[in-house]
Amino acid sequence: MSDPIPDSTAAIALAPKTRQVTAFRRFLSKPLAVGAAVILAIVVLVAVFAPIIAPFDPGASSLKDAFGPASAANPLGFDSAGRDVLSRLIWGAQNTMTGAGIALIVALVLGIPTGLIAGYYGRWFDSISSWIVNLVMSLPAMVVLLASRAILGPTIWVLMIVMGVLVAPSFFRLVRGIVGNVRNELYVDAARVSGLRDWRIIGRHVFIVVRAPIIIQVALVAGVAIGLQAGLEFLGITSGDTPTWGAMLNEAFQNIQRAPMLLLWPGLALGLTSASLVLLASGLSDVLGERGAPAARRRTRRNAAPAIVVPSTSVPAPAERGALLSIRDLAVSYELADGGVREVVHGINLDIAPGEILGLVGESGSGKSQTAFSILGILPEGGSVSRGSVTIQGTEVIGLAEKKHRELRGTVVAYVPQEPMSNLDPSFTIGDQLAEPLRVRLGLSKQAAKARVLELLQMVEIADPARTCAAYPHEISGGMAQRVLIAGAMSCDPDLLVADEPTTALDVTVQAEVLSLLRRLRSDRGIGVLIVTHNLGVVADLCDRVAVMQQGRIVEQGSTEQILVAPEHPYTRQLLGAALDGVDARPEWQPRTTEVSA
Ligand SMILES: Nc1ncnc2c1ncn2[C@@H]1O[C@H](COP(=O)(O)OP(=O)(O)OP(=O)(O)O)[C@@H](O)[C@H]1O
Repeated sequence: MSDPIPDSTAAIALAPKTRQVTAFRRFLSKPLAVGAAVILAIVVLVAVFAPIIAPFDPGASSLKDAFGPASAANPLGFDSAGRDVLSRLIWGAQNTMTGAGIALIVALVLGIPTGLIAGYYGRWFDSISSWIVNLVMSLPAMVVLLASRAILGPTIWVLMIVMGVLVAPSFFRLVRGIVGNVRNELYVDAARVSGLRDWRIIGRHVFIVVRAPIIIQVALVAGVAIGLQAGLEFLGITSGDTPTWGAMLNEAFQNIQRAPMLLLWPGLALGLTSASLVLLASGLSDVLGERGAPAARRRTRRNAAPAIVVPSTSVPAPAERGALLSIRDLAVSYELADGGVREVVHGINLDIAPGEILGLVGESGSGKSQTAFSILGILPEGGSVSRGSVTIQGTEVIGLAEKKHRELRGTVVAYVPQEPMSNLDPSFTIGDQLAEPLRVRLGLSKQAAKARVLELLQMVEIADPARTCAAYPHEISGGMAQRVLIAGAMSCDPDLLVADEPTTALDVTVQAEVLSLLRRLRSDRGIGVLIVTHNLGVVADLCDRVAVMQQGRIVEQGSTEQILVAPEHPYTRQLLGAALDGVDARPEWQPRTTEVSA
C-alpha cells in the first residue's frame, strides 16, 4: 500500500543541509553581527600570529625612547618605559585572549557537565549542585579575586582560573534549566524506551538543544572575562608583568597628562573586542535561538484524580502464564506530596501469546498507560510497581536491574507511542534517528545501518524511503511519522510491541492504514501486540482479545467478539453504549414510494 500523502515528500528533497545553510544565510543578513565576527576574527588572528607580526619584543625597553613619537618603524610610538606600543598591543591581544580563554574553559568544564547531570537526573545531585552554585553566586566577585590574589599571588593566569570558577554558575544555570525541560520531551522518552544508555541520550538528544544557547553565552561571558581581566590589571591587582591591554591601560593612565594617546590604543582594542562579542552574541541569539528552543510539545504531568474504591470484580486469573507476556497482580502506586501513597493500578492480570493482539481499553485515567509503562520499566518519576509480577518470555521484569531492563527494551519489547511528531527529535533526520539503535544495539556499521533503515521504511510502506530517510520530522506528515515510529520499534526485531494509542493523532484514512500495517507485521513476523486504546473501532478492527479497565482494575476480558457482542460487565456495556452515543441512528429502510401520474 502506498502512502496517501505524497505532498510531504515534495518538501523532503530540500532536506538535510537546508537548516545549516539557512542559519548561515540568516547570519549573513545581519550586518552588525557579520562586522563583529570579522573584527573578532582579526583579533584572534593577530593573537595567534603575534610572535610573527609583532615588530619588536614587547618587553624590550630603551629609556632614551620613553614617550617617543610615532615613526615609520614604530607607528604607535613608545610608552613610558620606551617599549614599542604596537608590539605590546599585538602581544596584548594574545595575552588578553588567553586570559579570557582560560576563564571560559574553566567555566565550561565546571558548568556544562554539572548542568547536564543536574537537569537530566535532578534529585540529590541537583539539590547539592544548585546549593553550591547559589553559594558561589552570592560571593562578590571582586572580593574573591582580591582574596585569591592575596593567597595565590598576583599572576594573571591564576586569577583567570578563579574567575572561571566564578562565572561557571552562569553556564550551570543555563544548561540545567534547558535540560530540565528537554528531559520531559517525548522523543527523549522514546530514546530511553529504545534501550539507549543515558550518556548517549544526553550526548545526542539533550546536548544538541543546549548547544546554541551555550555558544551565545560563550560570546557574552568572553566579553565579561575580558572586561574583568582588564579591570584587574587596570587596578594594579595583578603583577603587570605580562603585556595585556589592561596592563597597558594601567600604565597609560599613570601618564595621562604627559601622553594621553597611550590610553587610546588599548582602550580602542578593548572597546572594539567587547562590543564585537556583545553584537556577535546578539546576532547568534537571533539566528540560533529558534533552533535551540526545545519543541513545545511536552508530556504533561497528569492530575491525580481522587482514588475511588470500587469492589473488585471477579476476573479469574488465568491458570497458565502467557508465553510472551504475563502480568499477575500488578499494582502501581505514586508517592503523594504529603508523604502518602496512591495506588492507581490495583492488582491486574493479563496474558499475551506470541502472535496475539490484545486490546487494553477503558476510559481516560483508568490505568492503561501505567500498565504499559510498567511492562517497559518507564514509569514516570514518583511512580513504582508496588506489587505483582510481569514476565516477558519468562523473564521477570519487576525489580530487574535497569541495565538488564534496558537490554530487553528495543530487542524483546518495543514501544510505539501516542504522539508521533513529539516522539521524533526535531534536530535529527529520520534516517539518523532510525540508524541510532541499529548501530548502538545491534552494532551495525554505518553503511549496514543505512541499508537496514531503508528496508525498515519499505517494510512500513513508506513510498520513497530514501527521501524520508533524509527528511527532518517537520518535513513529513503525521501518518508517515507514525510509520517511522513503528519502523523504529521494529528495528531490533522485538517479539512484543506495546502500542499506546498509536492511531489517536491520525485521520481516519491514515488510521486504517496504520492498523492494517500492524496486522501485517503480526502475521509476517508473529509478534505479540498490546494495544492501549479507548477506541472500540480499533479494537474491533485489530484485536484478538480485549481487556477492559476501569479505575485501575480489569473488569472484564475475553475474545473481541465476546466483549463487543455480549459484554457481561455493566462498565463494558456503558463503554459500548458511549461509543454509539452521538451517532445518529440510521432510519429504517423504507421502499421509495413513487407516485405515478395517471
Ligand atoms: N505522574 C503521575 N503522578 C501521579 N498520578 C499519575 C501520574 N500519571 C498518571 N497518574 C494517575 O494514574 C491514573 C492512571 O493513569 P493512566 O495514564 O494510566 O490512564 P490512561 O488509562 O492511560 O488514560 P489516558 O487514556 O487518558 O492516557 C490516573 O488516575 C492518573 O491521574
